[in-house]
Amino acid sequence: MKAKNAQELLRAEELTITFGGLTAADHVSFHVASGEIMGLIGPNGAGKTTLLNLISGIYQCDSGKVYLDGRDVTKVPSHNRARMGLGRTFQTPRFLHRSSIRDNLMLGTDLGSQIGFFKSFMGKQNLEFEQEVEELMEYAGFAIDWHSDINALPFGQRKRLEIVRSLLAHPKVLLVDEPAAGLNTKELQYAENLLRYAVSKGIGVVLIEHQMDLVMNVCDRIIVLNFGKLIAEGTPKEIASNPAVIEAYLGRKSHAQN
Ligand SMILES: Nc1ncnc2c1ncn2[C@@H]1O[C@H](COP(=O)(O)OP(=O)(O)OP(=O)(O)O)[C@@H](O)[C@H]1O
Repeated sequence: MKAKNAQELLRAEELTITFGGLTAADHVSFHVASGEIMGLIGPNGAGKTTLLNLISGIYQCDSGKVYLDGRDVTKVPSHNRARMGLGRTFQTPRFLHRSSIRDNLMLGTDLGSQIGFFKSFMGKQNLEFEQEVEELMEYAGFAIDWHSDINALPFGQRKRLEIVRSLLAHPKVLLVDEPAAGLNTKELQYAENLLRYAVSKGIGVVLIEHQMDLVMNVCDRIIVLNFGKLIAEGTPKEIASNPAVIEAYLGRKSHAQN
């Protein structure tokens, strides 16, 4: 959980992007501190993934600013934002196919220094790396067969493995897109373990999730999007009883009515 006066790691200021006539992010501002999990929720199509794409640099905003650990990264390409400490997982896990689990995990190591991958191949860092993987695998709830093909893993394990890989890069901020989708109750617990592990390392987490039990359980703070606009911000308890949020989920108006 967030410590008092925790350092701010991510700040979005007035982020805006338009696709044709659709404003998918409309002057959205928020911040995330070290050791904090901020939930990002909203109905389907509200603009949640778009916002993650703007923060990670996959999309360039029309206007607004993104600050990572105090540095303006608005114009920095996504691969450089990753090296600067911005981690990301996707709704559908992205791995190198026809490669082993080990190779896929190594791809995530030490993006910051850019030498971890090569050092690992040279055997200098193996012990440290394998200890860390082992610890993370325990949190993730499965034993690893290093050399099996990544495609041999069921979807639920690949989802958790993607979080493990992101954590191996030692990010400052981790953007997690729907980690619970398709997971059973036990797998959900392991996903939660991994998020709590991230927090224990001081990582600031942005969590997109439709599984409300997980969101209400782990988030320190939640922001809510609807039609690209931030409509509410507060603790899980405040959000659960916020009339605008209830209206957004239950009585979805069309753009034309707004
Ligand atoms: N590259 C794009 N080109 C055109 N429209 C896009 C693009 N990316 C997103 N959109 C549109 O922006 C809106 C927000 O989409 P987004 O995927 O961010 O929503 P979401 O809140 O993540 O939805 P879900 O919960 O269903 O994943 C949608 O109307 C979507 O069709």
